[in-house]
Amino acid sequence: MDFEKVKAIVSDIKSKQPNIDRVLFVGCGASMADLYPGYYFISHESTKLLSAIYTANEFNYDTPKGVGENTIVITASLGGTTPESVAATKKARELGTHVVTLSMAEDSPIIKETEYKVVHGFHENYAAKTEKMTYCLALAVEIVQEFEGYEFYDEALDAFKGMPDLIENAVKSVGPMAKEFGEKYRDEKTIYVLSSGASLGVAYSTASFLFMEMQWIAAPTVHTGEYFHGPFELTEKDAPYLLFMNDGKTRHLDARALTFLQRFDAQITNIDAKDYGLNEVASENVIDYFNPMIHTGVMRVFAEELAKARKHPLTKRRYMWKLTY
Ligand SMILES: O=P(O)(O)OC[C@H]1O[C@](O)(CO)[C@@H](O)[C@@H]1O
Repeated sequence: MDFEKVKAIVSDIKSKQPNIDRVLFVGCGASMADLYPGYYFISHESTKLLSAIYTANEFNYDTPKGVGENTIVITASLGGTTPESVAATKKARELGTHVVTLSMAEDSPIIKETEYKVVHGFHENYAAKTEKMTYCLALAVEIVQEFEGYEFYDEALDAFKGMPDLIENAVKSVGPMAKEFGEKYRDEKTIYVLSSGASLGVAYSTASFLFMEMQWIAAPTVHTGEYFHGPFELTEKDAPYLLFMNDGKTRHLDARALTFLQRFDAQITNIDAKDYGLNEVASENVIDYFNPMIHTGVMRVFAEELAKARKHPLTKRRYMWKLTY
């Protein structure tokens, strides 16, 4: 990741508008989910900036009041062509906001509409698959640092540096576990996906895109804090769950759900950030925000093994790219 680029963008925005009062995150599908860590960071670390996340067409059709020259809008689209996200980027600029766009595709329609482009990797390796969300978090960290100061800025920078190797080392070690996951869950019709904190977006992304879109397996997303307020009624022996356990402040919520699941002998796969040494690269002051990257990198291997076990490639679709909708 090119952090100098992130700094240059935020500094340029500040030179044009020193009174930013909100940062909005807009995208569709997995790209919206990848924006979640940035949104979560600002909503927890800023005392001044309002932060919100929208699926693009909600931003387009029910645009929040107060969006204008004091707003930064961060949009994202992996391929850069999703019409709703392209339209949101255009709309955000028409409203006079400062628009930064993350995309893998340099000359894509979304990049043509934006003011500040960030072109990220994806296919190179597993760490690259987390680059979009990492850039989004980096923008959020830099925005808070520039506009009000962030106490743990240097610790965050150290964590950014350590993440790519941590992810690549983690994925090398998970092969057998991922294979076991694929074999165990291959015939499931439903998999419940749980997490909390900054990784809630990873749970949503895994459930909605890796499982529902790419494997056609029903997959409710459940916040581990909310699990006890309804969803736990479905817990029973061998019911299939996937937990993304965080290392950080919300670990207590995840552990509480895990204990209850174990009590009823549910079938649980726990992708625990602690098992991959996240705390070796991220200090306790910033660790919460880096869980999504390790969870995403590791989950990709699990999804690949599930696809293999089910003989259902991750690229297979019934409707997407085939029908007009
Ligand atoms: O990130 P992009 O290119 O805008 O693509 C969004 C599309 O990709 C997915 O995130 C994953 O296929 C879909 O959910 C969504 O429709």
